[in-house]
Amino acid sequence: MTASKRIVLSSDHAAIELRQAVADHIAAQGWEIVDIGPKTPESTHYPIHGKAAAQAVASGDCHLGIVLCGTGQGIMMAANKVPGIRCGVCSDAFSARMIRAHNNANMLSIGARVVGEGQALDIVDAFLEAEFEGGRHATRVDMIEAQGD
Ligand SMILES: O=C[C@H](O)[C@H](O)[C@H](O)COP(=O)(O)O
Repeated sequence: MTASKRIVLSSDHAAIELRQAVADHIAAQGWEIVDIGPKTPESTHYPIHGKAAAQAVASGDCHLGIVLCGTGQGIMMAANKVPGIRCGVCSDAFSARMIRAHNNANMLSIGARVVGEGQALDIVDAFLEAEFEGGRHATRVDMIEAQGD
């Protein structure tokens, strides 16, 4: 298994079931899943889980990350505080494809209280199948990174 097929997953309590569905779906595609929990549905705090998943990507341990919470917004905000992380919330497949193709996103966030399972899996597929286009988009992503954290 190459490093490029390794993906970290995390969520808060609001997205435990959808996170499992995502894990099953992408494991079947050959991805190595690093699921860092939480495993039980007790109320927890999304900043903890967003930061932990983002650190797994930023460190190079995982090539990509997918995080989930109720709206996808809070855990995305936490992930984006980690230097080197570009995480976007998506509720549609077009946006999920574009955050990789144009923004070179290395993390995807999904709201389990926003989209159903079928839509979420379409979003995940679009994100994973897309490739960064580089060129003018690389110039712009470099500008984001140059802004610092
Ligand atoms: O952005 C935050 C997420 O949507 C959380 O999943 C949400 O705020 C959790 O709410 P509650 O504690 O009411 O389940």
